Amino acid sequence: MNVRLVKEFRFEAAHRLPLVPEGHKCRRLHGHSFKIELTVAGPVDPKTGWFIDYDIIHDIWQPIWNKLDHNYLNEIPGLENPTSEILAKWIWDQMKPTLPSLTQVTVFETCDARCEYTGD
Ligand SMILES: Nc1nc2c(c(=O)[nH]1)N=C([C@H](O)[C@H](O)COP(=O)(O)OP(=O)(O)OP(=O)(O)O)CN2
Ligand SMILES: [Zn+2]
Repeated sequence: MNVRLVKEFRFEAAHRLPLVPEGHKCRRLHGHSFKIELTVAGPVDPKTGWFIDYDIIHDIWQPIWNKLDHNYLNEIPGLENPTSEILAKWIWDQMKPTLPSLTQVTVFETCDARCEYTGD
């Protein structure tokens, strides 16, 4: 039996998009309540009844949250142009080595706009 597990996290951060045209609203400094969904996939262990403990995802996410929460994303190396797309790949690159079962990173910048990244 194979499953996908999805764990949600939230953080608050400021950013601006320096590469959009002059006059674009996203060029100005502004903030979001970001929501992140981390998806892992794999087989259920019949002994435990789960694939992996959600806490494992939490523990691997925690140091990344420390870098992002209540920070100015543009000042973080690799996030100088912090679009949802670049942030999703940045999170993937930070987590994949220690969480090989990661299959998708979803970044919600607002409640109705999200970027889904699957490593391609
Ligand atoms: N493909 C992308 N488009 C946009 C990104 C992005 O990262 N990738 N980012 C932004 C801005 O950061 C903006 O703050 C959020 O965009 P938007 O969905 O326009 O937010 P609003 O809540 O202001 O949108 P309305 O639905 O018009 O109220 C823009 N685009
Ligand atoms: Zn924004």
